[in-house]
Amino acid sequence: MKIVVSGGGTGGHIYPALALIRMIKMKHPDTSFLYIGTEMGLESKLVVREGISFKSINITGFRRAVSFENVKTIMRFLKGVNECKKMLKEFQPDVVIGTGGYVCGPVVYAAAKMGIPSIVHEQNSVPGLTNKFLSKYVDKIAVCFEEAKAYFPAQKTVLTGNPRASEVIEASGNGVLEKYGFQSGRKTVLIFGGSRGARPINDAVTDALKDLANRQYQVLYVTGDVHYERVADMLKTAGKPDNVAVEPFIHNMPDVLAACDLVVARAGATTLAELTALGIPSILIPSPYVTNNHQEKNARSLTDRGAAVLLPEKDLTGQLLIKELDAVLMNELRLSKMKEESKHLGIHDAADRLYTVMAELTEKGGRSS
Ligand SMILES: CC(=O)N[C@H]1[C@@H](OP(=O)(O)OP(=O)(O)OC[C@H]2O[C@@H](n3ccc(=O)[nH]c3=O)[C@H](O)[C@@H]2O)O[C@H](CO)[C@@H](O)[C@@H]1O
Repeated sequence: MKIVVSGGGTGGHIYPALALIRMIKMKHPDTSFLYIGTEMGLESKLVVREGISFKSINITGFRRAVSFENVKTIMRFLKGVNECKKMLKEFQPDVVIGTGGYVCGPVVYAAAKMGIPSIVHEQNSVPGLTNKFLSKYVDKIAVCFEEAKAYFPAQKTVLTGNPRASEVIEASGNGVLEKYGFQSGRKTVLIFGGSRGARPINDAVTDALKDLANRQYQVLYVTGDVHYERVADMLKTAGKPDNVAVEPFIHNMPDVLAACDLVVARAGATTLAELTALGIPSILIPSPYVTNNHQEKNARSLTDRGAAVLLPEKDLTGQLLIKELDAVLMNELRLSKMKEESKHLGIHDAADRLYTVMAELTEKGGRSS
């Protein structure tokens, strides 16, 4: 099979695409891929790193407020559709899948208009603008939360889960912690703010550093690439406790996650799919800056079931963070209950389910009834 994949901007849209590609390459080695993204998005780094054939188009996202920029975006969209049609004509894919982010707009729209079977994969509980637009044209919409079904036409929507879940369950945490100078057997918490880091989380952690020094647990703290220098400078003067390791970005996140007892994070959908696949308890600080406050809705699907604790950003301070960390990590019973609830929510065979949707579509030659 020949597959075009598109998804971009942030890790939350790219890692599910990469996980799907890796799984298909392993189980169906005769499949070939073309990934279409933008040069500006994280995908130009992450996809090329994987040795996947990558082409780019120039496209920007819509602004919700009325703006002249939106006129330019429409022009770029139309130009992008033409460029994509050429790429698709040349590559001749059997199916095209978009995993979110505005780059998918022209790619998946062009495919649908050319009669090539097309799918969008929506990771969030509330869909983004691009996927809502594309849902009118595609053959199938794959979702990760039951709640998301309500936003799409029922006859073409299917619950598959997030392929990243299938990938992380294969991971092994063996020997990972030692690389950060940590002791195995000691409780470990991972703190990160989504794929790009989050300044309010960084501020709270740096504020808490001094008090973290006398805790029984160890902390792997990921700042996000763009915030690293500022944090590292601060640490030069303030000092860093021995039980805390600081990194700009983690490239082997599945292995790291598998070694951790608790995660503090934003509530991006792909992060949540990873946590529930591995059954990891979490303290979630949803970003209030996202469309329709969708991260809080993502988070609620875990906190309502006792798999996670919600910590609103407006309340976040170093002191409160430590208080919540202590409350979970120092209570074995609570930790194991959260673990159990988290595991219940994971969809482990997401990548297979998504592949089945693709295979069925190509067998049918496209249009679903
Ligand atoms: C600000 C914004 O619009 N965020 C959106 C974006 O978030 P974002 O890109 O942060 O997405 P997620 O939290 O869903 O996923 C982050 C991904 O990056 C990985 N990771 C993170 C840090 C690191 O050092 N290494 C690493 O590999 C995580 O393991 C995960 O696979 O896409 C998500 C999925 O559509 C949405 O739910 C989020 O609301």
